[in-house]
Amino acid sequence: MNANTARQALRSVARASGASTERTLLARAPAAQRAMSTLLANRSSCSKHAAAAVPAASAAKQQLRGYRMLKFADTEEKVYERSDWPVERLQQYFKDDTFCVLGYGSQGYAQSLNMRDQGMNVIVGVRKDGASWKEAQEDGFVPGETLFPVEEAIERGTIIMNLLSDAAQASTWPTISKLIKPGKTLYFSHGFSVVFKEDTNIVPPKDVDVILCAPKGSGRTVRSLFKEGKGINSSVAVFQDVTGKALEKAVATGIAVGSGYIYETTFEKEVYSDLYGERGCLMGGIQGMFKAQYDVLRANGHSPSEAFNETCEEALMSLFPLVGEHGMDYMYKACSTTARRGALDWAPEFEKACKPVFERLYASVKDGSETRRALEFGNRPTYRQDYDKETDAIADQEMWRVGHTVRALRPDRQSR
Ligand SMILES: NC(=O)C1=CN([C@@H]2O[C@H](COP(=O)(O)OP(=O)(O)OC[C@H]3O[C@@H](n4cnc5c(N)ncnc54)[C@H](OP(=O)(O)O)[C@@H]3O)[C@@H](O)[C@H]2O)C=CC1
Ligand SMILES: CC(=O)[C@](C)(O)C(=O)O
Ligand SMILES: [Mg+2]
Ligand SMILES: [Mg+2]
Repeated sequence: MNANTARQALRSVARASGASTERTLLARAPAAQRAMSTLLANRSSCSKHAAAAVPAASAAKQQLRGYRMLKFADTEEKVYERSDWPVERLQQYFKDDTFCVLGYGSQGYAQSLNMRDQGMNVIVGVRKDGASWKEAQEDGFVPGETLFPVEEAIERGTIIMNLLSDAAQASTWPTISKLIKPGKTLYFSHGFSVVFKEDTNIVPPKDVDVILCAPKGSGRTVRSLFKEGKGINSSVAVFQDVTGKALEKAVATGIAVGSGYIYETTFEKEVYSDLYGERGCLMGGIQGMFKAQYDVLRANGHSPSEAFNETCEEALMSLFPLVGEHGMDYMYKACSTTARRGALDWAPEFEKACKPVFERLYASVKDGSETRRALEFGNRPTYRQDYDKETDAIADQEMWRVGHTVRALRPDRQSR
């Protein structure tokens, strides 16, 4: 089957099954899974051709070592790439393993489906009365075959992927820890649970490998990038290596869950940077900055359309994608000389204003305050409703209500 035939097979399975979304389709149809495996196999062999320019001897050495040393600005770092792990190699490597994915939130959903599409043995473990049970079932996990209550799933799995919420990882640990028997591997996508052990009480059994692969993006994009034939960037780390194979297993699992390239870290560095980044530029910081800019425009008599376009829409649809594709300097050069002058002058002002906030934030991550807050909040019986209340309040802000209208006016979404 070549890549085109595979694509056609995917489409015809979609038509035949009447599936409304590819998510449902891929989950339900074994033929589609085979087609996806073929697509991926073809993609890997294409990237091998692309790598043919590398001298044969050094390519062979890289393949043997399984990583490449690359300069990131002036610092050399190891990178692991998907092209070293074609889907056949993954299938061979994990032929005797059963991935037990605990939790079916954003990451559980993405990682389990990406692995299943590549032919891995995947089962899901979630509580029976929760929303996740239903969602996993809708995606084709079958109770008693590939979907189990948490404890039973652990007993059946060899690689135990703890993708419950961080708070639930702590509250369920007393029950599940004794099920993590020798020979199994314990996997996380966050350093949180083991690094902040004073707060979580999670101390893994001494006789199992403990590894991490942390996708650097939302589970939604872990899934969508994989389906587009791209991959999320991820980090890997080893907390405990009893087999001598822990790092290799972490990398292979990282590729299996949908990573494109992987860098190395430690559990500690992962959790510090992750908690810091999401509270800063990735989520909290950008939300605060958008809001401040919008509010000042509105206070000075600008219309909602103007305030939203000059703050969010232009950033997200025009300028930030240029930064993402080609870097900050490119975005500057793509804007007027007038814009360049002002932005170059004001950037240091913003840096100066933000730096102390970032320093305070990093300290609050490192001393465990952020962890304790997440645990306290996440363990409330009403955590879902409580979060919804706060995110609904954001949706209710004028700025984001305006955003709703502006997005609907994008030409590809206009209704008439
Ligand atoms: N979200 C993301 O994109 C990223 C997350 N991570 C990490 O991945 C891990 C999983 O995060 P994420 O996918 O966001 O999941 P969530 O934090 O959204 O947690 C969802 C899962 O936890 C389960 N859960 C919650 N409370 C309990 C409980 N008391 N007992 C049993 N199960 C419970 C839910 O089941 P139910 O439906 O039954 O309530 C659900 O399956 C975390 O370590 C996170 O830090 C890493 C990178 C990115
Ligand atoms: C998506 C991600 O990587 C985050 C923001 O760190 C998270 O959801 O925890
Ligand atoms: Mg993150
Ligand atoms: Mg995070």
